[in-house]
Amino acid sequence: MSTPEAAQPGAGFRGVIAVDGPSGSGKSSVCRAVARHLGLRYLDTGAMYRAVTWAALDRGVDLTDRPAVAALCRALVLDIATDPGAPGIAVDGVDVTGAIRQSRISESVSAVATNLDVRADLIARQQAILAEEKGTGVVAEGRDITTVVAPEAEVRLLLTADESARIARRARELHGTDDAAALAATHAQVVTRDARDSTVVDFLVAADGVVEIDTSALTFDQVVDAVLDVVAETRKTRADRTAGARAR
Ligand SMILES: Nc1ncnc2c1ncn2[C@@H]1O[C@H](COP(=O)(O)OP(=O)(O)OP(=O)(O)O)[C@@H](O)[C@H]1O
Ligand SMILES: Nc1ccn([C@H]2C[C@H](O)[C@@H](COP(=O)(O)O)O2)c(=O)n1
Repeated sequence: MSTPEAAQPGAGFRGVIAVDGPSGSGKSSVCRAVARHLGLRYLDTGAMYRAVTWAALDRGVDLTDRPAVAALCRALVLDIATDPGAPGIAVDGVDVTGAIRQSRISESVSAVATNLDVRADLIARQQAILAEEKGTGVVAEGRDITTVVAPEAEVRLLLTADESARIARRARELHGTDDAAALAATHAQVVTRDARDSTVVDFLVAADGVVEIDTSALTFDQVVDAVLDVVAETRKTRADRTAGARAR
């Protein structure tokens, strides 16, 4: 898509676009693209849970020791970049952007994401980042953005996709193929992680006022366009409301 920013549906949006959804639904890739198209910032909240997991493993903190992991989390300096063209994260000055994508982190991160004291700390940090970035406009994605982190966001979306579509996408990403062996190797990573994560947050059912986009049968570009259309529609509804209020 090479439409100039000003001509995009949704161009000129300011505020928060909140996006949730299960693993492999396309949140990260779609949100980065939407942010780039609209000239907005991008917040990957999953990267923050991954960074805390990296730090706990690096320092030998037992992930089942919830108070210890929460204490570690509270003490960490997390620097997360919100440029959609160059997302990155550092823990106490160490760049962990690549390290947090390792499978050892993906396999362990749910133990950290289901620690409610860690969640309280990271949610507060995420809300502070959104408060700073919303003047420019920001797309934030995760599991609890529409419901907990930014329930007042101007645009709230749930990206979903059939389990089989999500597993196939992840298999192609990790193994370059979605043959039977790759699907089998990927299954647990998607399904087990979602099952664990959904014990503390609901990212499978759209909350009131949240627009659901089922991406199962859509190409990547179609999903990006669908999100941009929702943003444009929201802007139009708000503008109409403001005009109506002025006329009264
Ligand atoms: N509509 C689509 N059709 C096909 N592939 C897609 C689509 N959307 C995203 N993808 C691809 O699927 C893979 C998973 O997407 P992505 O990482 O954005 O998902 P996610 O929801 O952020 O997952 P997680 O929460 O586990 O990080 C990526 O390789 C991405 O390029
Ligand atoms: N707002 C969020 C964001 C992420 N998580 C959990 C879910 C995952 O297990 C983990 C990493 O997320 P990913 O990078 O795969 O999107 O963090 C969460 O609970 N809440």
